[in-house]
Amino acid sequence: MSETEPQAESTARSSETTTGETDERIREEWSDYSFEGEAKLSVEDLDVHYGDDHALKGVSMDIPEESVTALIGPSGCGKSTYLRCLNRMNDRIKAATIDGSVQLDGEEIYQDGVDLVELRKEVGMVFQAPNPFPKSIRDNITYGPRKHGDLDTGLLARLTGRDDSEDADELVHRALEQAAIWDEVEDRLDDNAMGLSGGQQQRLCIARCLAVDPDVILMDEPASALDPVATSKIEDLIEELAKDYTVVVVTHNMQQAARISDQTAVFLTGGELVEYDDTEKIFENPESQRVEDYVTGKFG
Ligand SMILES: Nc1ncnc2c1ncn2[C@@H]1O[C@H](COP(=O)(O)OP(=O)(O)OP(=O)(O)O)[C@@H](O)[C@H]1O
Repeated sequence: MSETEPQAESTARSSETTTGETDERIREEWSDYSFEGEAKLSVEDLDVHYGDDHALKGVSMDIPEESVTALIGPSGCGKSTYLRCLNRMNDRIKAATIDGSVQLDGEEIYQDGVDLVELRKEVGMVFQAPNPFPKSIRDNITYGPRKHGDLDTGLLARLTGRDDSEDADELVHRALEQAAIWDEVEDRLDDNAMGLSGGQQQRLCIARCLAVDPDVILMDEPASALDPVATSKIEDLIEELAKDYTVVVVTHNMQQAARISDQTAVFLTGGELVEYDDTEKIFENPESQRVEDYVTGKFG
C-alpha cells in the first residue's frame, strides 16, 4: 500500500499540458500502464449516457486483482456511474445506455445471458450510507447465502430433517470476523442491526457482502458518513480485504485514496478518465496538469 500523502505544493509544469490534445497523449501513455499480477476486470471504451447526458466517455482501464483501486475526481465526473457499470447496477436505471466492454476474468459481463444475480454475487457492492436490513445481525449475514440457495433451509430442510444451523453459525462468524466486527457483536447476534452505530452498521454491510463469497468488492464512498475513528477502521479493513479480494473504491477524500490504494484513477469533469497509475505516481508526479491541480487542491 502507498504511504504517500498528497503533495502540498505543485511543481512547475508546461502550460501545454493543460490542453485536451496533451490529455489525449497522456491517456495513450498510461493505457499501457502495467501492474504486477492479473487483471481482474478489463474495461474497454465504456460510454454511459443518461438520456442526452454523456456521463462517461470512452473509459478504458484494467483493474488488477487483490489490490485496492481508488476512483477520485470532482463531484459529477462519473465515478459512481463507472463503479455501477462493473456489476451492471446501471441496468436498473431506465435512462442509462451503456456501450463498451467490461470483462470479469476475461468473460464479457455485458453479453446476453449473463445471470445478474450471479454477477452481483461475484462483484458485491457497499454503499455510501450503511443500509443494513431491519433484521437481526445474524439474519443480515445469512440473508444473501439463503437467497442464493447456499444455505438450504425451509420446507425441504424440515422434510429431510437436515439442520443447517451449524453451517449458518460458521458463516456468520467468518463474515463478521473478516469485517473486523465480530468482537463487538458476538454476544448480541440476535439483536436488531439498526441498533448498531453507523461505523458498526457499515462493517456489518461489508460482512453481508463477504458472506456470499465475492471476488470483487465495489465501495462507493464507504466512509463518508462516518466519524474519524469509524473511518479509520473501515480504511484498515479495506487494506486487509485487498489481500484476498479486488477492491474498487470511490472516494472524495484524497488523503484516504493516498493512504489505502495501490493505484488511482482520476476522473475529471465531463466523464473522462484523465490519468490512471500507481497511487504514488498520481499524488507525487502526475503527468497531467489538471490532475496535479486537482490532487493539490487547486480545484474540485
Ligand atoms: N440515475 C441517474 N439519472 C440521470 N443522470 C444521472 C444519474 N446518475 C448520475 N447521473 C448524472 O451522471 C453524471 C455523473 O454522475 P455520477 O454520480 O456518476 O458522478 P460522481 O463523480 O460519482 O459524483 P459524486 O462525487 O457527486 O457522487 C452527473 O451529471 C449526474 O447528474
